[in-house]
Amino acid sequence: MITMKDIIREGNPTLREVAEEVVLPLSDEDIKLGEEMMEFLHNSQDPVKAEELGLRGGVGLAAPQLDISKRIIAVHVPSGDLENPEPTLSAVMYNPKILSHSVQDACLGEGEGCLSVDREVPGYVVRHNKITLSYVDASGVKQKIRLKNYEAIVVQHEIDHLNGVMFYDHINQENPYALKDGVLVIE
Ligand SMILES: Cc1nc(NNC(=O)[C@H](CC2CCCC2)CN(O)CO)c(F)c(N2CCN3CCOC[C@@H]3C2)n1
Ligand code: NI
Repeated sequence: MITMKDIIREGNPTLREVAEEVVLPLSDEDIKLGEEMMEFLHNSQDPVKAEELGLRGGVGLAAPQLDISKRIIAVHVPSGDLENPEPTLSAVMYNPKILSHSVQDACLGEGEGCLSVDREVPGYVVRHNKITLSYVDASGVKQKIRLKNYEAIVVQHEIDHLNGVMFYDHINQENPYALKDGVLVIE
């Protein structure tokens, strides 16, 4: 089971590598890894388990954060309203690829954090508001989906990890809260 000790922190060169595409058909090893990544996200969002296991909350995780330089990400984004426990997006994605994106940009009003970064880095992380994404799912089926707002932000943060990019690389050094006209701030 994945816990915080398995997550590498900034300074580890793997976080700055471009990860390798996963070989298809998916190996049992890569399928198992995806399941473990998703299990980590579930545990991290369960107050009892997170406390027990000392997990930081997470809505996404990328294989390079486990020192595995493969193009695998897991995302588990809860809907937010407690009545509807259905997550808005829950998937393990192999070889995810952004096919196209909106001109419209967006950022999280709260900024971003990262399980591989043990410090606060304030500032807006400006990303695409909408993306069209292809990936291979855990059954080996090629998927093509469109995401927007919060879900799109999470997936872009994870795909960045596959390309050796950290969220703070996007923050304006002069003025971390500088915003061009028209950037959607997602609260
Ligand atoms: C936004 C948020 N980021 C949390 N952490 N950071 C992460 O997930 C990093 C990835 C996210 C950082 C910004 C975009 C992607 C992990 N990353 O480094 C992987 O590359 C959260 F934990 C969190 N939530 C809201 C939902 N809540 C449901 C109940 O359980 C607690 C959970 C907390 N929202
Ligand atoms: Ni991260």
